[in-house]
Amino acid sequence: MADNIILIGFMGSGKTSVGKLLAKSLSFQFIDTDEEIEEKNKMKISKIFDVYGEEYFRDLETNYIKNLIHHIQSSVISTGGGLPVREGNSEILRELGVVVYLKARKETIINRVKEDDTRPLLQTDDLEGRVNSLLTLREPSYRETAHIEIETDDLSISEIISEIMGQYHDMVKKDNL
Ligand SMILES: Nc1ncnc2c1ncn2[C@@H]1O[C@H](COP(=O)(O)OP(=O)(O)OP(=O)(O)O)[C@@H](O)[C@H]1O
Ligand SMILES: O=C(O)C1=C[C@@H](O)[C@@H](O)[C@H](O)C1
Ligand SMILES: [Mg+2]
Repeated sequence: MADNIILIGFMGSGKTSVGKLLAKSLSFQFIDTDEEIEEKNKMKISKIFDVYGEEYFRDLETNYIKNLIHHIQSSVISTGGGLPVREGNSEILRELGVVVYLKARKETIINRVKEDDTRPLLQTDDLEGRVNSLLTLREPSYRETAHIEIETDDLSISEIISEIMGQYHDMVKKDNL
């Protein structure tokens, strides 16, 4: 297994915020799949969904992570919230490195995303219902994909980083990464 750390979890679970600082703490490269896809396609994600639809975006995500295999090391990769759900992506993510699931309760997620209009799947009058149904649908994929799970609701970003680093170093020692 490569020494990369891959952060997965629902929208608003903190993958981007935690990932940026975690990479800095470890002196690793930082990659955010959403930011890379926007950059490569010169289009915001909400626009990609509008113009080409969700399936097209999912193809972009899968192709992007496939191309990382054997090409990156010592990197923190923050993923889009739906990435582990598509069939086959779980295996790709686990091949890329140690996968960490940032878990958050429905209430925590709603608080963090309610003011933000950049997530196309959350543009609805029934935010609670949408988060509830998507979370229930996705939870099994997150759990199957992850090597490590962190309950983030009551932790600050720096506490989450310490927790990840502790568990990551234990795995590295055990597996000789
Ligand atoms: N542990 C935390 N404590 C307090 N605020 C947090 C925490 N984690 C994330 N946040 C805040 O929640 C918001 C969403 O976080 P972030 O964008 O990192 O989520 P994400 O998992 O990358 O979401 P997406 O899947 O949509 O990309 C941000 O405003 C961030 O500052
Ligand atoms: O959970 C999701 O399906 C998404 C999460 C975001 O990170 C983006 O990848 C996009 O808005 C879709
Ligand atoms: Mg993000």
